Order: sequence, then structure tokens, then C-alpha cells
Amino acid sequence: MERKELLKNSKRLVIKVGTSSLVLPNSEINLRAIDQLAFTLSSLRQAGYEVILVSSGAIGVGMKLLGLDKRPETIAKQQAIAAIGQAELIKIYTQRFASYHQQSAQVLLTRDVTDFPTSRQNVINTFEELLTMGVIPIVNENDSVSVDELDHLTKFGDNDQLSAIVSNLAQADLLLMLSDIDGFYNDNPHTNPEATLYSHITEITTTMEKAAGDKGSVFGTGGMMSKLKAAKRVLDSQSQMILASGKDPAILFDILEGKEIGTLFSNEC
Ligand SMILES: Nc1ncnc2c1ncn2[C@@H]1O[C@H](COP(=O)(O)OP(=O)(O)O)[C@@H](O)[C@H]1O
Ligand SMILES: N[C@@H](CCC(=O)OP(=O)(O)O)C(=O)O
Repeated sequence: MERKELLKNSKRLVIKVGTSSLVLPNSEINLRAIDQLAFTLSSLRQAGYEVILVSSGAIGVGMKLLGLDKRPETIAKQQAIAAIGQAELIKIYTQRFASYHQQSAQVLLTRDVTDFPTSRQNVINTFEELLTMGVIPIVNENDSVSVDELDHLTKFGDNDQLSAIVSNLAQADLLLMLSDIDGFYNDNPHTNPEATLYSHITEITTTMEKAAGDKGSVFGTGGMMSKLKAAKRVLDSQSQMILASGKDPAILFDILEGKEIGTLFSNEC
């Protein structure tokens, strides 16, 4: 089946952007990318799509505000930095979305909230209400309070997993994962120039898992393996995901028109 055909009923979208798309290599906030993202998502909303944004960047933006060039070791410091960065990140998003006449909202989640049935249902209800109101929810992990303890695990792991969980909660038709790379290759293209791009994957195989290497930037936590894990969640819930470059967010217009961009993960073939 053609890409266009596979995507034709995709109305409810979750878009995930990683830190590498939001923070420049020199640690400055990538205001151009945030503005273009706000423009693109506002346009899609106005064209009738329902849009949820899962945005990383709290720690990256917090580091920039404090003038740090590497992540502090202690959890307490990382959580404090996330609190600083998240507030600034949302301030920038709110301003940029408002300039395109688009209302946005902040939803911060921890894993226990999405695992426990009553609070899970409340999250689902919140997404439904916001989408009905035409609002774009901006979701991140509540990094400042989430913990990774054996008897009390409230972290998602990373935002790739969070975006797949949000897609599932909101019953999204399509997860658009924007990364610093234009798709999934049979080897890391940064170390192997011969690597070739997968354009459509129906099933995650062990060969693919072996080809998925580590993350490419100092700010993020995901890496390609984490994107494959997210894709597996999406395929297991009979939904679809596209991994593509976040360099120019306007790429989303072309993707939704069905152009062969990035890697499509879909059970349908
Ligand atoms: N097989 C692969 N295909 C594509 N990228 C890969 C692969 N293996 C490892 N990578 C690395 O994964 C990076 C993308 O993951 P990550 O750094 O987590 O991105 P982001 O911060 O955008 O979420 C790429 O830039 C690349 O260095
Ligand atoms: N919640 C963290 C993001 C963690 C994460 O997964 O980052 P990334 O790999 O850049 O998507 C933050 O906002 O800094």
C-alpha cells in the first residue's frame, strides 16, 4: 500500500521532539526551530488535525540558563535544573503558539499516574477535553519529582517511551517522532557512511535491534534503541509511527501528504 493510503485516516497526531532539535550544539535554545514547530503545529490544528506535542528540553534549556555544559551528577541537581528549564521552555512555547493564535497547555506526567487506572483515566479525559477545545497539549515527564527506585518507579525512562504511551492513552492515529537523524538505518550513519535507510518497517527484528546504537547528543537520553522500543509499543497497539528529521519542522506537512520521508513503522504493508 502507498504511504498516502496508509496515512489517509490519520487525524489525531502526537509529535515528539527531542532535545537535539530544541537546543543548538553551542547550548543556545533553538528559537527558530521552536517557532517553526509552533507555526507548523498551529497550521495543522487549523487544518483540522488534533495535535499533541511531547517535548523534551527541560534539562537542556535549564543547563543553558545556568551556563552548564554538562549534566550534573546528582539527581537532586538534575531535578532542580529540569524545574528551571521546563518553566522557560513552556514560556517560549506559549508565546510562539500565541503568535499563531493557537492556545497551548502544559501536561506533566509521571509513570505511576499513567499506570494507576483512576489517574490514567483522568489523563485520558484531560487530553480529550483539551483536544475538543482545539488546544495543543505540550507534554513532558515531570522530571522534578519522578524517581527511579526499585519499590517506587515513577520515571518513564525517556521521552520516546513517554510519547508512545501518550499516543496509546490518546488513541492517536500517528506518532511523528522528530529526531536529529532522518530515520532508522541498518547501521549508525554517523559511524558508517554506507548505512541505508529503512523506509517502511512492519515488525522490529533482532537484526534491527542490533543496528540501533546509542544517542547522538549530550543533552538527550533516548538513543535509537529507545526509538525502536517506542515503535514496538506503537505497533503493538495497532497504531503507526514515523521517525524523521526535526531540523525543519515544516517537514510534517510533506509527511502528512504521504511523501516518502523518514521511516514508517506500520503493521499494514
Ligand atoms: N541505526 C541507526 N540509525 C539512525 N541513527 C542511529 C542508529 N544507531 C544509532 N543512531 C544514533 O541515534 C541518534 C538519534 O538518537 P538521539 O540522540 O536519542 O536523538 P534525539 O535527541 O533527536 O531524540 C542519531 O543521531 C545517531 O547518532
Ligand atoms: N524529560 C527530559 C527529556 C528526556 C529525553 O528523553 O530527552 P530526548 O532524548 O532528547 O528526547 C527533558 O525534558 O529534559
